[in-house]
Amino acid sequence: MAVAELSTSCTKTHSSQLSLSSSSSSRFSHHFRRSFRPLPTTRNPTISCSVASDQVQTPIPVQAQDLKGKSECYGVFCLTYDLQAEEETKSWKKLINIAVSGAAGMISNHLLFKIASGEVFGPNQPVALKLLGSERSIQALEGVAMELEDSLFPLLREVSIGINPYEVFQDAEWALLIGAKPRGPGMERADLLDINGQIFAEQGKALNASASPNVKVIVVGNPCNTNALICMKNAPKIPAKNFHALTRLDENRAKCQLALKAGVFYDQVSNMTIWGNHSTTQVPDFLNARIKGLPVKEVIKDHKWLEEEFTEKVQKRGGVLIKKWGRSSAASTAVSIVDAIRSLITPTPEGDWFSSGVYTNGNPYGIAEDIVFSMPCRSKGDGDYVLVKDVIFDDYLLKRIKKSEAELLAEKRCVAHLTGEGIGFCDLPEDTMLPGEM
Ligand SMILES: NC(=O)C1=CN([C@@H]2O[C@H](COP(=O)(O)OP(=O)(O)OC[C@H]3O[C@@H](n4cnc5c(N)ncnc54)[C@H](OP(=O)(O)O)[C@@H]3O)[C@@H](O)[C@H]2O)C=CC1
Ligand SMILES: O=C([O-])CC(=O)C(=O)O
Repeated sequence: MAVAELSTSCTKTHSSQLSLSSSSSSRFSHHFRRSFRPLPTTRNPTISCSVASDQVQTPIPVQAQDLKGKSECYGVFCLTYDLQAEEETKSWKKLINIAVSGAAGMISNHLLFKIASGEVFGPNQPVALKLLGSERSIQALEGVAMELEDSLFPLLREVSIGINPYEVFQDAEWALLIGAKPRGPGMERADLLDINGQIFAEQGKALNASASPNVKVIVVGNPCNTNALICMKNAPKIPAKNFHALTRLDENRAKCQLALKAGVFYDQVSNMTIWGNHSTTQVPDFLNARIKGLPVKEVIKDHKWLEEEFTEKVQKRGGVLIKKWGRSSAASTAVSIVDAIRSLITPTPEGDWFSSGVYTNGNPYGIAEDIVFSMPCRSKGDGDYVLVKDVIFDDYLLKRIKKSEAELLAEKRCVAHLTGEGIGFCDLPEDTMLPGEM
């Protein structure tokens, strides 16, 4: 249903007089109304509308200067109105709140439109997008919100934008943390860990204070494993299991390379684990992966290629792409975020698994505890996961896993000041790269 098709009558009230609660999801489930967030200041009157006449009231759009520390509904998403009769009969689920940081960045520019279209959470799942930007990006964020308005997505029921994570993360059930400072020329990995770590410490605190207690958090901004650890440590109320570092792009890249070498379409490659850090120490596991249900080593006999070329290709794929494109992977990263979410909300196919950077406590592989490490996971589709037990190791795999583990342990020591575990001390084994760096 296009918003413009509605005939609407509106009344203006001041936000202090509104009886609507800030929990839009409960409102939504009761009334099947287009929901809205009341403007939290009395500067602008809030407009509430219901379908009654042929008048349409123009909502007051949020202006950049209004957004100091506030998260506010944007433009048409400030309207509320009754759904048309045929919409009310739809079996839509309860609205879910999805917070996205770095929302004006390149990855988000692909991701937000996929979420709003229903491609991620399904055709019966209305969504509210809560977009986090900064003073630097607020104009661009308004541009993003305008494009979302103009897309007329029926499932997109709310959009709010803001620069204060405590406001933006309010009641979030998913937090997709994409915003981070890119590593510039001459910048040490240690500096990046500190600068971005501070962003994720702050966002962890904000999630702890404001988000839904069972919020699922996917950290994309690099260095994503250690950022996820920092975020988790600053959010003690949220279960540690709910934090993920995105390694799904690496899994997808590895599947593509194996398919290419074996001469099969990539849907024939399964059981692909990425172990470890989203860096050039990551380990794409060709020992446990399968092609057409067979062990990779039975299909690809060139084991030297697997150990040397394949592994390095996956580890450095992002960097090769940057050289071609002049910027890092954005569309394929957005696709992999969609894959990562869908893997948690749909049951994993029998016998298969997916990779995610998750908290190591209690892992069955002997990997050091208290880090975020990419490992093989399965889900029942309830947002949760279990680690896969039946994987095998050989000396090659173990040696590589140890290297990535050592790197993550060193990164953890480096950010001790951000996890509440003392003074940060950086003795990184070598200045390893993000996949996008060469
Ligand atoms: N895990 C993975 O597989 C992958 C991870 N990445 C990582 O995702 C992140 C985002 O990538 P992408 O969307 O392409 O990047 P962009 O540069 O397009 O956007 C990044 C956003 O980060 C925010 N940001 C936060 N702090 C700073 C800062 N100090 N300086 C500059 N920008 C800052 C900016 O938004 P604002 O001003 O609103 O805060 C900016 O819009 C990067 O860290 C990248 O390395 C990329 C590809 C794959
Ligand atoms: O280094 C980057 O920003 C890009 C990245 O993570 C990747 O391509 O895997």
